[in-house]
Amino acid sequence: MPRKIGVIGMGNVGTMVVQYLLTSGIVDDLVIFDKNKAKAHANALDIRDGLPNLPDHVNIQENDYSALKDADVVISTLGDLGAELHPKDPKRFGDRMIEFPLNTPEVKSVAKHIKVSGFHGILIVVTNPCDVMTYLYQKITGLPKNQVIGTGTLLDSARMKRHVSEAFHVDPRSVQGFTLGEHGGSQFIAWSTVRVLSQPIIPLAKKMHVDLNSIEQSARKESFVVFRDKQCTQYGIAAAAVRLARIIMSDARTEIPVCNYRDEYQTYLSYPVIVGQKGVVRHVHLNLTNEEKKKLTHSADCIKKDINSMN
Ligand SMILES: NC(=O)c1ccc[n+]([C@@H]2O[C@H](COP(=O)([O-])OP(=O)(O)OC[C@H]3O[C@@H](n4cnc5c(N)ncnc54)[C@H](O)[C@@H]3O)[C@@H](O)[C@H]2O)c1
Repeated sequence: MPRKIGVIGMGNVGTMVVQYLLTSGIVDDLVIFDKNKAKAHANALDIRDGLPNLPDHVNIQENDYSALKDADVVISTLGDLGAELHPKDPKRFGDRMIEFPLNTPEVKSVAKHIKVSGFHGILIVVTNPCDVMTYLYQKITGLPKNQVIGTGTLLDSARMKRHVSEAFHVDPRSVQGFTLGEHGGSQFIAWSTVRVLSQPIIPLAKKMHVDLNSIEQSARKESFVVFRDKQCTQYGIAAAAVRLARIIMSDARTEIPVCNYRDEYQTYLSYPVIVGQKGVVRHVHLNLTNEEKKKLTHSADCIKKDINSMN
């Protein structure tokens, strides 16, 4: 069976996701979508122009929802970044909640098409606000909750790992641990989960005079620097989305912090889970501190408030 992936939205993020997929060797059939039909077509032509010089052949289709019937994975990268770049109130520059009222009708419409197509694979949601849009996709497609996953704090956890790696002079892949909660303002680094140099980071940071608060602040601030100075973020999020797709396609059963439905919080939020071909295949339990538990409850409340404001 050819391995099939759909990517919805050919903007900064969607095109970068496509680029990584084309060189990943994990896909045979790629279906791309954009509501701007000319843009979708132009991207399909441009991708085909790349194929003669790429190691793997990939079949390209465009804007055909019926093709998703037998897709393994669909990745939603639709959005309206222009609204974040040019807000009416300049103080709201880069505020992902600006996209909330704009992306809601788009996601509702796309989710209906996905449902009608008979798609029964795993849906990965990048579209912001990520937690709310993940909830909305699941509600409208009617797919089981474990089959609808947001990238959530996978990107934020990567940012944390990079900053920790720079402070301790190690490869970021040698840092373990998680940023939890909302992909938004109430997210937090659960320092009790972070390990580096094979040790829990809190005592190690004390010993080595590394300031964890300033690491957390820099990790937050720098995402806005990227957005301000290049008017989008794309490499980091595309790497996160394609890693998640790869885990699913290869049934890797990897522990990964993504936006998933947690019964105890009655909402989608980011918390590590085991992901495989069927989506979330197992929940895990972290031994968080009381302070971290409070932060996670607060983050869940923020997400639920946004979801309720939509109903
Ligand atoms: N979750 C994360 O960590 C994360 C990180 C970066 C960006 N994002 C989000 O990803 C989304 C995409 O970002 P971007 O920079 O690529 O935006 P962009 O504005 O460059 O591109 C969005 C594309 O989606 C298309 N689109 C909109 N509605 C559509 C629909 N109904 N069907 C098909 N296509 C549709 C637009 O025509 C556009 O080409 C945004 O919501 C952004 O906030 C999320």
